[in-house]
Amino acid sequence: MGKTSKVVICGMKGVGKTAVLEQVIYGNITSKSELHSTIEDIYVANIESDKGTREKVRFYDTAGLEPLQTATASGTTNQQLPRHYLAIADGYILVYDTEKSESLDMLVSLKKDIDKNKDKKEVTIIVIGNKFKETENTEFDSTLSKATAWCNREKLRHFTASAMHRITLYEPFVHITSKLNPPPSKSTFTPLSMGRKVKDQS
Ligand SMILES: Nc1nc2c(ncn2[C@@H]2O[C@H](COP(=O)(O)OP(=O)(O)OP(=O)(O)O)[C@@H](O)[C@H]2O)c(=O)[nH]1
Repeated sequence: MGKTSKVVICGMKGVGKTAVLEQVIYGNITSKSELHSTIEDIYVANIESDKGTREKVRFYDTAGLEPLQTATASGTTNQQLPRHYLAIADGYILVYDTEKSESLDMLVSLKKDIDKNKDKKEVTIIVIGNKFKETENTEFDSTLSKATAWCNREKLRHFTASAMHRITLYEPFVHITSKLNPPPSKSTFTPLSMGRKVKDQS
């Protein structure tokens, strides 16, 4: 049996994490879909990598994080990714809403938390800007350009997508699947050839 990669999908509350996952896996999300806040859900999908191999990925849809001010005011505590995800994740999909700059700020601290806790483990992180509205909007533009600049600095792949358009989600999901399942590297081992012992003639 092949390996199953574990990918944690996280970000601020209500940015569309569940919609993104449901859409890419089942294609059943429309603008009329009413989704409830997630506590935790697990999805298992077979995704074709860019090398054409089918790879099994287990996605952990996490409870949305609350911005610090809201969390303090409401007395809730989920401002941090629960610790057990840090131990199991091979990869992360960080989602923000391109209309909400605070959802991007939350990813900045989330990424620091992941880096601090990943120990020596290699993890693949990608960022998806979920474009809630189709309309042009200056706040959206500035959040998006802040996000791409941050991703460049952090060497993270950034994707702009929409949970309402399944086709826009394929690229990020194929990308992370391919990164987590690189083709086996060619061996540098040179087979021993049968050699003849050359007698020293001198
Ligand atoms: N119009 C529009 N609505 C969206 C989009 N993405 C999500 N929604 C809606 O926004 C609401 C919240 O989406 P969810 O996918 O539940 O968000 P979430 O990040 O999983 O939320 P939590 O589990 O509370 O953290 C749902 O009613 C979705 O249908 C989008 O791209 N466009």
